[in-house]
Amino acid sequence: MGKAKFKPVDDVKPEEVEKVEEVEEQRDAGEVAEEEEEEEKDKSFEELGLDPRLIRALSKKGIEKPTPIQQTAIPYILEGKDVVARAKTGSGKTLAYLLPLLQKLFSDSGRKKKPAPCAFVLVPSRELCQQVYSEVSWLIELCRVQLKAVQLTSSMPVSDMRNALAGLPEILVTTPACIPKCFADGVLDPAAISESLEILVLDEADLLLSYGYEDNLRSVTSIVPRRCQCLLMSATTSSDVEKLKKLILHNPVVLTLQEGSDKEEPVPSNVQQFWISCSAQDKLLHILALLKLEVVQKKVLIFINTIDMGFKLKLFLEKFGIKTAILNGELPQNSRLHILEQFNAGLFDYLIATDDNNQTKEKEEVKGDDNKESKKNKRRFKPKLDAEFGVVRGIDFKKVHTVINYDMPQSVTGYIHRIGRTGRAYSSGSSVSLVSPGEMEGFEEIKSFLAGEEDKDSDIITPFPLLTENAVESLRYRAEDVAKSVTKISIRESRAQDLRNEIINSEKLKSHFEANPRDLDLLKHDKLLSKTAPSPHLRDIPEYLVDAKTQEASKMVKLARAAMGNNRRSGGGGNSKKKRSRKGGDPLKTFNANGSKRGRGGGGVGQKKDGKGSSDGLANKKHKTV
Ligand SMILES: Nc1ncnc2c1ncn2[C@@H]1O[C@H](COP(=O)(O)OP(=O)(O)OP(=O)(O)O)[C@@H](O)[C@H]1O
Repeated sequence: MGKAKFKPVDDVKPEEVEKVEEVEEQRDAGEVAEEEEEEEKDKSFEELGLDPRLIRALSKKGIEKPTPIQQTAIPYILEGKDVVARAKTGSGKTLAYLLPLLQKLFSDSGRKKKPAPCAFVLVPSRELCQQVYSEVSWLIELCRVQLKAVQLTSSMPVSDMRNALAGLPEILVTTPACIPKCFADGVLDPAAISESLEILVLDEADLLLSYGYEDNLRSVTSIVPRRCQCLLMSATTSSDVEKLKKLILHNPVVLTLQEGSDKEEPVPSNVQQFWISCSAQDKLLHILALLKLEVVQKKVLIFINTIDMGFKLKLFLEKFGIKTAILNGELPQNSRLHILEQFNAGLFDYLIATDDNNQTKEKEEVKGDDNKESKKNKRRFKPKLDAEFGVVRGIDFKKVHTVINYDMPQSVTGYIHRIGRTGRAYSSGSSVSLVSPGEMEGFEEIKSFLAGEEDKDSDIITPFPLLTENAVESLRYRAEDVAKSVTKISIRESRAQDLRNEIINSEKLKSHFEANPRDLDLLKHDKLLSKTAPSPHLRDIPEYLVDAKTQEASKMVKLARAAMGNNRRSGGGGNSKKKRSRKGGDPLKTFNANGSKRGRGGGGVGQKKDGKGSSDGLANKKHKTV
């Protein structure tokens, strides 16, 4: 996790500031060895004052040591302070608030039940609702305490909502839109909430307002009692977070990540960021080269900006024998959750996901298309997107090694949230962005944001070193030929077919899977869309087509994967140094096509600044310290 340090900005205790400054001075004077400093800084869950039941539960899940945000936030939350915590994606913010929240409720358990839940966790999407609900549920179960958590989403029938709330749960996980709906349906009573509410958490706060929840949040805040402790968790800062802070919190402690220096880095340092410059038409060719020549580590999450593009990519890759699954906002919720579960369980390696904020663009594209056949299809098939859908936002994808931006995201925040799907907690990862000339301006904006004011020229996103131009060109003929066969009509038809299948599956199988949860494994989501199997000459790329350097890169990636498989330990916890040193096995960090050692901060002599793959650049690839 790097040398993260949290510095409370407001409402700081003087002695703590001193402690921070003391370490800083010693570091400047070179008096503190890095290892020692780490020992001194790190606190255990016991030292944070966490209940032994919670510590045992965490240990059963392989979580032994708090992350920096947990170390800093937990004591403040236990003290009853309002907290604004900003920490990178994947830094463990969920447990940072859930652990103290549960501990506070432990002391109340056994007392008379309140008329409404006393803890609300508000998240921007249904997927996150499910994720936070699962997290809190396993904690409650393993702690064996008499607490009940429920999740509510706007799509639930009123009767289900009533049933869920009938057991007088202490914890409610929901989206801001759902609460006014509950008021309107008479499922929740505002007066009862004012009487009961003790803790309100706004998770992924930077996204709540961008999701259009402002009015919903206002109607919630109007009934939040003054005594209620409010927590605001976020991965980035924005005017939205400030707005929410003012709207809901009282004199909060503001915790902001500082890593190594005063510079704030929103992307975890254990994620290596790369880019490839190519024309929009050549993106299919480049992604084919990345996946087919196996120069990126699996599992891979590929982001595209429209659902149609997702299907185009799926159909294209399928012809080369590369199976992918698709996740988007028009799929039924059951299917989406199931796809996420299967991907996390490792049932398939490639997932193509749409961003949630591209619905408008998608609609515009549908409007602008005057093809007769498409019009016919459109009549039959009206995409209905779920407003509470959120793939990128806060979802804890497990063991994603590579994030590929096939299309560049529309904003810096979008980029940060996408990239944050890898390098979660103590694992490492990498990202590859395919940047066309039309996307260059946005890309430059992202780069300069990540580099920060003082460090404008530093290359945080470096050219991808493991793909030579020759290797890419060797696939051009096949790629262009296959790309032509993926027509607009075939895309529309596949999309409609996939949706129909998922709806049927979702409805038909819902009750079956409730009764037979094990059968879920049988339903694979990365199945083929086209009726014909990929032809052998496309499925297996002959060796003579791939140059020696790319072959070596591919071999290294495979070796690293094998090594990681062998070293895999049980559980996700612990930040032992051994575990961190696994990053050294990632060829994107250590690969050297010429066999010589790479110097630190070499900054790519022979490596084209424009991101175009160059074999010469391999030996001089800038080494990012992790
Ligand atoms: N102390 C810990 N040790 C090891 N793993 C942890 C620890 N705390 C949390 N994790 C794991 O780290 C992963 C990321 O955690 P979490 O989803 O809370 O991150 P986050 O900061 O909320 O990220 P995002 O901003 O992207 O939502 C999860 O799989 C979680 O189980």
